Amino acid sequence: MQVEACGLFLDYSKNRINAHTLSLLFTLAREAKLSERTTAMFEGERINTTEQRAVLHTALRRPSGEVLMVDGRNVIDDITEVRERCARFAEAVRSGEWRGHDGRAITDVVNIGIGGSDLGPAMVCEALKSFAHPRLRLHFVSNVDGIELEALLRELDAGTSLFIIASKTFTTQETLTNAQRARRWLLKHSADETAIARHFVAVSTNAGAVARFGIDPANMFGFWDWVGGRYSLWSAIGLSIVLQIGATRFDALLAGAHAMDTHFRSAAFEHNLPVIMALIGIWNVDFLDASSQLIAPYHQHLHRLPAFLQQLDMESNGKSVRLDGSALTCHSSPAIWGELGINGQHAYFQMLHQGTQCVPIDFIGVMEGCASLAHPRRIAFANMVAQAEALMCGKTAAEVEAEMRATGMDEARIQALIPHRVFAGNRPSNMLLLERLDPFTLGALIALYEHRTFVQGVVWGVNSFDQWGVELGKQLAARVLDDLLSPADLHAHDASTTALIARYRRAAAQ
Ligand SMILES: O=P(O)(O)OC[C@H]1O[C@H](O)[C@H](O)[C@@H](O)[C@@H]1O
Repeated sequence: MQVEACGLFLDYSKNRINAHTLSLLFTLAREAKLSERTTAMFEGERINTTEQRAVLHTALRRPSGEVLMVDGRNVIDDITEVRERCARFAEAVRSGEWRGHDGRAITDVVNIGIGGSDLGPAMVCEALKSFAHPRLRLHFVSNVDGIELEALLRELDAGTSLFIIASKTFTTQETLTNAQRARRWLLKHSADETAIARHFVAVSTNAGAVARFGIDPANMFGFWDWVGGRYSLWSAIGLSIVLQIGATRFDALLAGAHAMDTHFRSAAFEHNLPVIMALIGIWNVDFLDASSQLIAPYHQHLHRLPAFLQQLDMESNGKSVRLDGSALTCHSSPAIWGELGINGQHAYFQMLHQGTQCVPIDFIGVMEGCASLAHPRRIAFANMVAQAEALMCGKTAAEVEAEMRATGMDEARIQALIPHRVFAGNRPSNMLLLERLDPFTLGALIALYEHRTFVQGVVWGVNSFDQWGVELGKQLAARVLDDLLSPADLHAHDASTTALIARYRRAAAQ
């Protein structure tokens, strides 16, 4: 139960499966027409049926020169053109040729975005920190409450700061509010409006809204409606990544993802990394009743990976109706959670070892650096492997009893403690090892999880590419905001909400 591809090695032997379980799961994938659905996605069919869109993040990592026709256009040419513009712009900033309004080179890049326009680039920039340009510091601002942005602006020099306003729709309240605030700050610290062109660029599919905001179309990098927000780091949304690691390394990130795409499309299910991980996930959720899935990376630079995977998986497959609108009769996306495994061990791993619920775990480690005896990464690696071993093997009452007896403990205390110190074991986990944390391998890792999510969506029969579930809260937020600002009730709300609005108004009036 091991499989290897694109610099990634997976040991899935610690799951509660055997060869028979696996063969039934592969049959399930065949019955769900996984191969046909995969071809439909890669070839640009409008598989996002509720939004009538193709789903082509995989096209973003195909080599230039290939042909993929969508609506009569070769989208690979469009992709290559934007990718080259991003590369030229990033090179100008990195070399110091692109200068701020007072003639100095850029030192700080601030990506203002949220959701897919934040999590992917932020996670990748963090993961590839070792490859960062020595002069450029990357910052990511998403929260609309102003605290994050104000604190950052106090540190920044307006003459050497570059803002990337990243928003697919360019209508997102949080992003536009922060962008306006940053714009006012820049104008306060510069001579006139012409400074905007030196310090603001936009990444969006909405050219009209970008122009209305006051960003020169020459400073806008576009993408297309067939790139979902949570799948967009490969597009111009990855501009902050190109700035940090340079275009050549960004190309390596794309190449790693493309290698995983090729593996996913060509390997038999029995040797297919995303297919195996997806089917084991379905086994855990729908047959072992696991309602969550822990992501436990053991490399410091992967600490944003769980947050990225939360959006990828939960926004994609957190659905309760199938493509045809009928109700799902099994569970779909589990809750994805986690942070650095080494920190989790000293916090919530207690529950994983002895709690009442089954929580499957993806342990993610990096081999490079572990080989040296003196290196502290060996300690992290040992802990990761040991946790997986402990979770699977557990510890019996007899072992616990013998251990306590050897310390000379009295019999009554031994008997009282046994049930508290027993580990049931049989707790499932995957062990995913990266040869090294470089752009290529990271690209493959992200694409692996994207396809894992896709396969699960196909088996559940849901549309993994819409996100209607985020709309209602946005609509109501606009109404609540109106009501907070007005002295009278403009809209009807339930009693609880009305009381909260009244409480806010009283506080604001003091
Ligand atoms: O890129 P934007 O249009 O600003 O959208 C940012 C994010 O907000 C939305 O609410 C969606 O749920 C996300 O999928 C999206 O990534």
